[in-house]
Amino acid sequence: MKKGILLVNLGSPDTPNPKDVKRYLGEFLMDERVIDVPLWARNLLVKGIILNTRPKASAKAYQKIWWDEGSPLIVLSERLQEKVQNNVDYPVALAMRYGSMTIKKGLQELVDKGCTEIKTVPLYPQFAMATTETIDVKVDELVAEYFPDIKITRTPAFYHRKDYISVLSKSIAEKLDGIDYEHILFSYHGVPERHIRKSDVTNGNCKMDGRCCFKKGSEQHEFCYRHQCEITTVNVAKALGLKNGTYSTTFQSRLGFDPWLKPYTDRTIERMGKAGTKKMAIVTPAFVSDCLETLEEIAMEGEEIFHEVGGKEFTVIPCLNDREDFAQVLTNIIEEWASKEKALTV
Ligand SMILES: C=CC1=C(C)c2cc3[nH]c(cc4nc(cc5[nH]c(cc1n2)c(C)c5CCC(=O)O)C(CCC(=O)O)=C4C)c(C)c3C=C
Ligand SMILES: [Fe+2]
Ligand SMILES: [Fe+2]
Repeated sequence: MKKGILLVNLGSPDTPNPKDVKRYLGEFLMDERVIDVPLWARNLLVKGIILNTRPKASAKAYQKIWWDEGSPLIVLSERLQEKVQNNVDYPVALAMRYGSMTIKKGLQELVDKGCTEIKTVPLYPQFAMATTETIDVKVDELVAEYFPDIKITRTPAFYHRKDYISVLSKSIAEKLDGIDYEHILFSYHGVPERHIRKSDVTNGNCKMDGRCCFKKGSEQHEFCYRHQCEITTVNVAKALGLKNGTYSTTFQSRLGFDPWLKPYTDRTIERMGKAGTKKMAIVTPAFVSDCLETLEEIAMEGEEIFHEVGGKEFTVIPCLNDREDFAQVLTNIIEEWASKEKALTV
């Protein structure tokens, strides 16, 4: 049995042009785990409305953050892959859930190198139906259809690993060294509340208001995105010794008219600025790689909102990207799996 690793991130359009953005958004938003309504309604919403209105505006936003080498999310994921590859003896491939760098190509690359046992590593610290689950399901479908002899091992969310929390905390401390700030916002990508209810394995325990998310000691949170975001914040705050009231958790990037997880990041920035906060720092732990949602929505739009309401200093903490110590966290996850598998076969 030869082992291989497949890192999987979200994906980006091939170019920031409206045509490519439209194709990418079409694939992304027609995923039943992203816009989770019946097919007829998804067709109407995505093909009938969103794809006729959004691609132009999204393309403009992508053009603002695009690099000479390509999409920041893809370039940064490739750099991370290279660093993980330098740390381990198994082949490490990279794929995207949407767009041209497909999971099928990533699996094929590993199979061509002789791998028969593949660990998939979604590049998401917190579980969500729209991220980790859609990757896991896609991998299962592809394996059943094209690679029936391959053994796949999934990787659960890693938000509560000590090494991850330590690296995330260090990255924040490094950026804020010498910077004066009054409040740190932990802004996570939002999801519709309905997604949380669908992933709730406790028969309606999840109340969406934080009561369930802080209950201790149960497996019930294995699939609760909200809990995993809240706990990421709590653990980092503990590691950094942040005082109560100097940090908070919010959710960004909502789409459509359904209720999404609250509080919303943009409204919180506005409210805090209006209430007199002058110096704010913001970190985005649901994103491993800087991307449209961090470089444009937070670093550009978020800063603009803050300044409009009287805020002065808005410090954006970069994602973990291709930090050597973050590559080491992924290496630890891989090595733990490899040694467990070895013990099982001895
Ligand atoms: C119903 C819509 C969406 C859900 C649910 C959703 C969840 C979700 N997304 C990420 C990570 C990323 N999303 C990104 C972009 C993006 N997301 C949506 C919609 C939903 N996301 C849209 C329409 C877009 C495209 C941009 C736009 O038009 O505004 C990105 C950036 C991609 C890039 O190329 O840079 C990331 C990353 C998570 C983690 C998540 C649930 C937890
Ligand atoms: Fe998204
Ligand atoms: Fe919960």
